[in-house]
Amino acid sequence: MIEEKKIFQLIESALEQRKFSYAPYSGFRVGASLLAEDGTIYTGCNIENGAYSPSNCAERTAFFKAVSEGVKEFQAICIVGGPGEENPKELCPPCGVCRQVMLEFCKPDFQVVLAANREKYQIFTLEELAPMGFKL
Ligand SMILES: O=c1ccn([C@H]2C[C@H](O)[C@@H](CO)O2)c(=O)[nH]1
Ligand SMILES: [Zn+2]
Repeated sequence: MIEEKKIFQLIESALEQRKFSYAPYSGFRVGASLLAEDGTIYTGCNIENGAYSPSNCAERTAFFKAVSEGVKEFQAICIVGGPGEENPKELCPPCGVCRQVMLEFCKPDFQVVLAANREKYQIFTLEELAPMGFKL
């Protein structure tokens, strides 16, 4: 389990990162902060595209930034997402594609922090969010 201080740090950086979200089509803005095994935080936002299918989720942006820098061991990810500019009011669970990317790089006890703000958050393991996941 990660300590509460670290959880708050992840929530703050995901909320900051969400400000960079490029979501002119859905208006649904997502930020993610990914905690690597060595303590480094990799952030990501969703990046949409006018042709729709090239769009990328916040979680995958964070994973791909880390992996492209040689980092492949992770402890936790925090996800914040919701419509509009203001801070989200509800929790935003990751889509199936992002869960599959987590399965590729993370162990079953990887922590997924779904947060609206510092007061409202819930922690799941990857195993809870992606039971019986496909792996080669
Ligand atoms: O796990 C998810 C699910 C959706 N989105 C983004 C993609 C799209 O830009 C917007 C609406 O689906 O939310 C994420 O960033 N992460
Ligand atoms: Zn996704």
